[in-house]
Amino acid sequence: MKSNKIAESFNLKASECLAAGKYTEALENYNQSLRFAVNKSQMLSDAYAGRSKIYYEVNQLENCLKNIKKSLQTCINDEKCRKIESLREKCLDQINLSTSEKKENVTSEFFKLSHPQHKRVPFIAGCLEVRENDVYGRYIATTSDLKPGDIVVIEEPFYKVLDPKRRHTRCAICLKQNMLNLFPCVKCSNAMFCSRVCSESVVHRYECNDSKDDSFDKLLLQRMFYQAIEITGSLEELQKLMNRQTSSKTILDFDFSDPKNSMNDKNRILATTSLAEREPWSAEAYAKYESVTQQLQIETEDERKFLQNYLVRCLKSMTVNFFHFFWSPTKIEGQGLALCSLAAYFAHSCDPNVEKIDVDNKFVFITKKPIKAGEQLFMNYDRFSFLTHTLKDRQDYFNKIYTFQCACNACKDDYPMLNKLPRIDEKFIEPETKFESIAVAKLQYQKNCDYISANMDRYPCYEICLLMIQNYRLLHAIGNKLPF
Ligand SMILES: C[S@@+](CC[C@H](N)C(=O)[O-])C[C@H]1O[C@@H](n2cnc3c(N)ncnc32)[C@H](O)[C@@H]1O
Repeated sequence: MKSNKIAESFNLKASECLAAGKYTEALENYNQSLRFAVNKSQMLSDAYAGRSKIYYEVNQLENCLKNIKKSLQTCINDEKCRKIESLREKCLDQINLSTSEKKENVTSEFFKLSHPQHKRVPFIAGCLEVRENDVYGRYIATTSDLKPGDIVVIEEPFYKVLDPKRRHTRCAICLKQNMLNLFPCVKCSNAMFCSRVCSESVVHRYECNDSKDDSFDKLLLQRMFYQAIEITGSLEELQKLMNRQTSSKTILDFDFSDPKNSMNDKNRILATTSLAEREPWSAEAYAKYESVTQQLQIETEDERKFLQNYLVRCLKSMTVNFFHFFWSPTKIEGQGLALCSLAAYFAHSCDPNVEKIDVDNKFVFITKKPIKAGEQLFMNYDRFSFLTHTLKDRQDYFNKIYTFQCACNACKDDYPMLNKLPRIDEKFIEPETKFESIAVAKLQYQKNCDYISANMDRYPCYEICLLMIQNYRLLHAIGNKLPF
């Protein structure tokens, strides 16, 4: 529910943070304030004014002007209006003076596919294939040799929702960070948007409410359903689309090479509905579908049945295929929940050869070790690796949650945890943990990859595992750097 009282308390915190030079915290609090401020109120104007001050401090002058404009739209206090206008003057003066070069866009320069893209699915390397066997079901393999540090998949999950606790930090629709530009939904306090397109999405019209008790996974189920309705146009059209699919197809069976093809989104729906399914973990989970679809008018018994089957299918698929977003390497809890069409085919290993790094609203899959042509690619599910969990804990977990007996090398040979691993290199120097710039961090990352390649015949060993841990942190730092 919108509340200027709540907005004001965030505004006060934000001003303190701004005064102390804590810009990220100030920004989070101004965004919280925007989220709760009553539409067209002075409070809304104050929050935009606060954000414009941060922009001014970090020399993002165009964004400063955008926030000033928003602030003036609802400002009714003369004194405050004068202050904002004076900031605008200062900002315009700076723009006239400024000749600073544009900064390198570190993230998009660095996170690019390392191999020619797939002919039909441009966000993955062309050397990847989905294969199938009795042990893993469908899985991902490579037809070319890969080296540590190769980027093989950059997938924006098709369905994704934000942890309700992070609503002031990212766009509710696309999950892009864009924190300095977020603006609130005018009706509810549950969503902020990064662009007009996202704010006008049909999905949000169904989701727009001030409900506080929705669980994270229910939100994803709801998104899976309403996004499919938005794409097809109606329940009837969704039903027709589902009836059109004759056999189960993976994403690689469709052609996404033309980004303007109007079938792309419909094909993504079809590709995600053919993912593996499992019973949800609790019987109560089924009760969720009843409230998920309550916004929709059901006309016939046939529609009701279709709806029920469709949601049960979504729930079963979500149960086994969902991923969390982790924008920080140290956070224990996921900050977003998502379903992918391709990445869902990665099998688990407690000693994986691929790392998942979350960069803005995409999952980037990067090889950690050399992988030979013909070999399978493995990621790590739910952060259960041999470095952090005992063999028994891992086996119990995967038996219970995914019903498979993990047979990776670390499980077969019971690899020791990090500090008990053999050491191979007396001259090894523990890697630095602080970096003065992204450029230096990138150099360290490359050095680590070279060391891993050169010493892989001695794996598993302490040195390589330590460098892999450092690489994970470095990739996060490079990928998720805040603008200041
Ligand atoms: C996210 S899905 C992966 C794709 C799935 N194999 C398919 O055919 O669609 C997870 C499921 O894959 C299988 N799987 C993943 N890793 C495995 C492993 N290490 N050993 C055995 N089965 C595994 C299990 O059936 C698990 O529930």
